[in-house]
Amino acid sequence: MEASLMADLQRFLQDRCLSVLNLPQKGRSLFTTRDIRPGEVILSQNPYICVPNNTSSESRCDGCFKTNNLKKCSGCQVVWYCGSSCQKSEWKLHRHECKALTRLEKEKRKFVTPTIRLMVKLFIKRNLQNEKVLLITTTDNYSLVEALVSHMSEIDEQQMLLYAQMANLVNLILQFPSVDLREIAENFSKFSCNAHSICDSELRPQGIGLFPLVSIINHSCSPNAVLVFEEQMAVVRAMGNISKDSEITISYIETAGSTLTRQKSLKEQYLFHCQCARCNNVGKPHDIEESAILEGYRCSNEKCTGFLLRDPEEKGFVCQKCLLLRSKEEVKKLASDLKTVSEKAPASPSAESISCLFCFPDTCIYI
Ligand SMILES: C[S@@+](CC[C@H](N)C(=O)[O-])C[C@H]1O[C@@H](n2cnc3c(N)ncnc32)[C@H](O)[C@@H]1O
Repeated sequence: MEASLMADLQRFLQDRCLSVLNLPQKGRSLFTTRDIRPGEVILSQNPYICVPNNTSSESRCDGCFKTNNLKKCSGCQVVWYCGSSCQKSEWKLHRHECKALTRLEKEKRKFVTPTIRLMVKLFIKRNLQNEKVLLITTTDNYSLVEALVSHMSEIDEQQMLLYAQMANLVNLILQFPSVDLREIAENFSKFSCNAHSICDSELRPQGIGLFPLVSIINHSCSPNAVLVFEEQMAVVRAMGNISKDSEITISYIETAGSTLTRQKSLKEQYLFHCQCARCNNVGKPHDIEESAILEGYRCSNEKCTGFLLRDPEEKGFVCQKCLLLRSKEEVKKLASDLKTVSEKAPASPSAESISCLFCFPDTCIYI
């Protein structure tokens, strides 16, 4: 990051009584330099870029993510707007994206997923800021994206192949001679551990966005802060009293899972082994009891009153009383039957509304 931008960022954070430290185990970490009271806003940020979660069955306005009175962009036929106000506010960026999408064969446009669009918009915004068409500010600049962790060296071959294919599509859409395939692939890897699902007040995902300042905040399974969204703005609020010089943490995943389930999700998605206070209790009576409440499937032996927990060797789920193993397939079937029942219940929240940001269907067995 440029020295002057870095100095601006330090000042910006200092004004909000925050500072960034580099911890050996965690990398950049956000600390508070004051006492914070429950509910206080610690940090807020508008997205550097964001896109709605459009699917074949539901579309949202590109400006405000609303679903009413939508009209398709007559140019690209991909993006929707609820009216001229949203269309105008997005036009500086969309006119370039529109041109690029229009060039793309109609058949290939169905592969333009929200993640692909997020990447296309990222490079268009970077170029427009470089060309001074869009303003660069302390908290809204590509240098902050460059500083995000990517874990490129730890990604397996299969994942890398997927990123390479996605990078090829982005390259085909953009046709920017200055953009290199490796940088696009690395940015996909950054999205994977830094992008956020933008949710409404009932935690229903509406879109995805990149909030590079909020992305400095590390994870804890017993966090002291929570990330919520006010429309598209990310707002980090204190969940309790936070004392001066503490690290600010949020949870990246659904915290209502057993320690093994949480650790598996964090390792797969964010490539780290969580050593928070809650995870350090793994295997202790309190942890086993808590995990049982959260994920306690019944033992298949009807006479046994034990509960099942994930077997650390991944074979399935083991009864904590009689040690009987129930296979993964059997537990998955149970979970899916439960899901069907809960989805049929009209007033219950949908599974999607309570799932983690980047839900892994085979690990998220909480319904
Ligand atoms: C959104 S970034 C958080 C900021 C990051 N520390 C940095 O240097 O930019 C997520 C990454 O931070 C690291 N991280 C977050 N929480 C952690 C934790 N509790 N323990 C170890 N590493 C953590 C992991 O590498 C993870 O993939």
